[in-house]
Amino acid sequence: MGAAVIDGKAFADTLRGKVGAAVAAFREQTGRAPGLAVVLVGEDPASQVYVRSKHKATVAAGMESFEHRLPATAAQDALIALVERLNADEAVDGILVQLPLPRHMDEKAVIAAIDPAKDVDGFHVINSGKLAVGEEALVPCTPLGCLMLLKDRLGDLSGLEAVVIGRSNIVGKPMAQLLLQESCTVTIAHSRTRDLSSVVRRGDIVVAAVGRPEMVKGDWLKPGATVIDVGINRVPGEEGKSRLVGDVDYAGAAAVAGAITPVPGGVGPMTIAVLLRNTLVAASRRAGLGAPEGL
Ligand SMILES: NC(=O)C1=CN([C@@H]2O[C@H](COP(=O)(O)OP(=O)(O)OC[C@H]3O[C@@H](n4cnc5c(N)ncnc54)[C@H](OP(=O)(O)O)[C@@H]3O)[C@@H](O)[C@H]2O)C=CC1
Ligand SMILES: Nc1nc(=O)c2c([nH]1)NC[C@@H]1CN(c3ccc(C(=O)N[C@@H](CCC(=O)O)C(=O)O)cc3)C=[N+]21
Repeated sequence: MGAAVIDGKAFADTLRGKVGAAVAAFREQTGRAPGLAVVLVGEDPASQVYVRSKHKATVAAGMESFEHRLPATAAQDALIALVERLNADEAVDGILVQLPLPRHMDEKAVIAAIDPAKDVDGFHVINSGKLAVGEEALVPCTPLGCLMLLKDRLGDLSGLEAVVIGRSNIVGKPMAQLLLQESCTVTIAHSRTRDLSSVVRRGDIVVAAVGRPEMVKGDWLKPGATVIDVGINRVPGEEGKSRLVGDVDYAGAAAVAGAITPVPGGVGPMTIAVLLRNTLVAASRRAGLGAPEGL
């Protein structure tokens, strides 16, 4: 009874502190601050909230933040032209185009336009390819943040059974690649998986990245499993307000799991901390300084 709560918020705060110290060293060495450009197309309220919190975190870490906004009606060519300007801008080390994009735009084409060396989301095929073959890459923030929490909790992951639910290019697939690199035995489940609860029960580690509120139930889990809940779902709460829940039924899972991330306060804050880390890594490589240590 009573899983340990994995405090992603606290881990993320510590990581942000380390990034801040490394940024100060970078500024000493290069005479400039690492720069992150965030591009927001349209006025989606949730996206606006994320972009604002990324901006605040970037400035707090001592980095330069460049925000670019385009109307929802902007042409895809205009967005790609902006990305190309940012590619050429020496003050910009990282480029993040907030997803989802308006329906008339092709996300693949936009991501392909980003210089892979500045692709701090790790979404460009050059970076996903490098991750798949084990070369030094910029790794997607959310799965890398999940891996950091898992290693902090469990130490060596070698030989553990890991079940990743979800196969998106931005969470599920890179998560599976990272766990494979740590020598887990990895299963990827998705909407066509038969008998999902039995598959999930194999997992010493379960990562849920589905986008379905509270879908994963406590009685699906192997007792003692470590559960990472990536889901961010806004559902109706009390008094007409909304509340955030994950893809895991937290109360049910906490009774069976060994450890579990809460929502909010779990994976979400890690995503932003790793974005800052990736921006510093990109800046250090571009400045010819090599990878910063301990991050
Ligand atoms: N905390 C954070 O920082 C972040 C959180 N998120 C959250 O993580 C969740 C997943 O995001 P993302 O990967 O982008 O989502 P996608 O919608 O791109 O992918 C969802 C995946 O879940 C699978 N799936 C859907 N329904 C089921 C089901 N009933 N049973 C099993 N598998 C199912 C889909 O399968 P199929 O491929 O067969 O369709 C798909 O692979 C969302 O809640 C999102 O908000 C995302 C990014 C960052
Ligand atoms: N190019 C791109 N890169 C992204 O990384 C990206 C994106 N597009 N589009 C949207 C998703 C989602 N995402 C989150 C970031 C932080 C929290 C986060 O900090 N969540 C807080 C709660 C925030 C709240 O209260 O709303 C928490 O879980 O504690 C959540 C989700 C990044 N994404």
